[in-house]
Amino acid sequence: MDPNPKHSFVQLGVWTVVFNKPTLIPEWLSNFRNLKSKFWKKDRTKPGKSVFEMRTLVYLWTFLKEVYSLGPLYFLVEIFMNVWKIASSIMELYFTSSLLRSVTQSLETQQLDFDTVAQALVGKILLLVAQESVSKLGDKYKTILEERVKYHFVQKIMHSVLKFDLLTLEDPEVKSKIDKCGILTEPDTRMYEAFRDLLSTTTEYFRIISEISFIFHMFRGGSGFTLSIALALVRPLMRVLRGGLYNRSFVVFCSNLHFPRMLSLHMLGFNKGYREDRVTNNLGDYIEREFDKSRQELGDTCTKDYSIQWHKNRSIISEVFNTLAWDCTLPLFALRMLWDFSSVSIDELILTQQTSQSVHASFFRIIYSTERVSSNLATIRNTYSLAEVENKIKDGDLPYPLYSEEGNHSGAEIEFRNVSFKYPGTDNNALTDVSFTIKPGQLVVIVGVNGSGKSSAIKLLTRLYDPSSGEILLDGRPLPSYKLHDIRRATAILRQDHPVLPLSLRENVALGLPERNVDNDEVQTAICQGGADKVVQKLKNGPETILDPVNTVDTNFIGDTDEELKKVVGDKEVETDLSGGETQRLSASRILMRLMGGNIRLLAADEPTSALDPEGEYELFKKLREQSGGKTVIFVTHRFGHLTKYADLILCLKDGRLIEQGNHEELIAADGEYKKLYHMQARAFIESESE
Ligand SMILES: Nc1ncnc2c1ncn2[C@@H]1O[C@H](COP(=O)(O)OP(=O)(O)OP(=O)(O)O)[C@@H](O)[C@H]1O
Repeated sequence: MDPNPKHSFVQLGVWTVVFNKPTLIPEWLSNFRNLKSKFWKKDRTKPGKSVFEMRTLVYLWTFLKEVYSLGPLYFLVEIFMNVWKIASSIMELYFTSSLLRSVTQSLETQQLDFDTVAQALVGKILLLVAQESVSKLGDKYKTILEERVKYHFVQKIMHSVLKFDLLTLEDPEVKSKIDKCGILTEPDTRMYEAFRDLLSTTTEYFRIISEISFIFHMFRGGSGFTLSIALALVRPLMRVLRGGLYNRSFVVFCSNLHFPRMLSLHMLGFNKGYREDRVTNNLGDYIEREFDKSRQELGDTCTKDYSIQWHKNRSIISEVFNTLAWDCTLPLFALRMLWDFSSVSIDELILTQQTSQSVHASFFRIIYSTERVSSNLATIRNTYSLAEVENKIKDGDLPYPLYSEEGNHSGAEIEFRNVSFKYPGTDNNALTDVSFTIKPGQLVVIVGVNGSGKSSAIKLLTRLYDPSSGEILLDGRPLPSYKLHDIRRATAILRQDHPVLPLSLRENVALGLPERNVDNDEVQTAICQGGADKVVQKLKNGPETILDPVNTVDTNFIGDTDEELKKVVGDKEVETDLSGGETQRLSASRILMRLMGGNIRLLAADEPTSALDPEGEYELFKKLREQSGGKTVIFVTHRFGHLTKYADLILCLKDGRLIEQGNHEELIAADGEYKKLYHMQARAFIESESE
């Protein structure tokens, strides 16, 4: 990496941390700049000027209203809890200071003022009981609001995200918005935390104002007040000036290449995914040897987490000042005593110590919560702005099919007119100037070597992407003029790499028809047709088996005495490993379910049988052809010998261009690319059969 004059580098063991060189303004204060940027945006029309952005405020207001509507009582309890925090900290200051005063005065005068001491003591104990009770009660209500807010916003984000098309989901800005919502792996409480933090930040500012006013009143504005506040500020100020690692933007990378190599070898040695290769290729010795080599190269260089090393890297002076700052009241009073013995009283010392520590804690809370305000506002903004993101693929107005009684066929007519297509962010065309027409009900086979553009053509048909130029017509009208939902409802697409869904096997098949409840007989028929019945027979719970369950079981077994406990785990959340072929049969069953029940007008199967043996492949294509009944069918496969005989049209692609089209006889007679591919695949087919 080129050294950038604006950057500082710190080497921590194997890690290099890069951050901006410190500026005069501590980085912590940039939190306020960040906060400002949430409300003020640069005015594009007037350089150097900013305009107030209402959007953040509108989102914030909507957010608070929504949280309130989820549980007005719980919302008010949260507000009460925060007001209580302010009141109780003032009461605590009051009772503690009166207890201190009465105790020190009694000690100084050697005369017990029983009433005052007892009153302050009882007050302090009662306050403690009240604090604990309110906090317990608050926790109970808080949990309810937390769960409601969490799932409400998870559902809201789900609603926004699930309507996005592929192109929108691939957009880096949308990706980052979804990432920031933090719900990718599991439901997240980020929105509730944003609410709680915003409330507590407001509370902290009120609390500190109340505390300072109380202390001012207590010291009657004298020098004790100034001293108390100054002492309270020392440590928080140290923290702001020292700037922790997480108070600044930074990039960290491993600059010692032996460490990532060790990690790779470690993964190779222990990761489940490499188990088979490790054993069959005798990789054990190699892994051990190479791991040891990297270990030797690394020597004693520290590989611990960089954030742990960061703290250890601080200078002694900084550490001494920091420790001193924890409690400088006593040393300061000692100094004052050395200077002027009569100016110090024990009463003042204890009071200053006590009040400054209380305010000091409040200053810290303010620092922490202010740090989070802008990120909380960003979370709220992200969540609401996701709902405003428009799909990149524009929806059409026409229903599809336009006329249900259209003609006497149920297949789609497709025309590609000079279609060229480039994937977003790439320079090369995946398809170039492709033109062809598929008549309703035709069986079409697309052939071509790897990367010739076959799958891209299928993706354009369901508008996962739109052509970069040219036009696709469906039943004589431009494809974009139809409603997307209708186009997708009328097409059945079978690919080679459908994943197993983390649902029951039954649902994996029934989801071929997500818009209606299918009965068990229909599912069973689809399972048999797709050849997945053998998979079902293997499973303990039959079609109700969840194939790839979400893991919620956690265990901690110690010693031999836990056999009974181990039985509790039993067969919970057992993952069912399906072979590639079995997975493809499952996907085929889903598509057959779709063909059986839906008003499908186009079936496109894009190499759905790559993991099946030739016989299985032949059977599946036969079933698909039989079930297609008048629908337009497009098959993409490398082993097409048994199919092209039936094909009305064969499209032969090469490097994204359509180089030949016609039926089998015509293309064999043409003696071109198709003939070459046909003989090649036939040879491979015979070879694989004879193996
Ligand atoms: N998501 C993508 N982003 C960028 N480029 C892509 C993407 N998918 C495919 N391509 C590129 O587009 C071209 C056509 O790919 P396509 O998958 O359509 O070919 P194919 O004929 O179906 O290949 P195969 O027989 O291997 O499945 C290739 O050069 C490929 O690298």
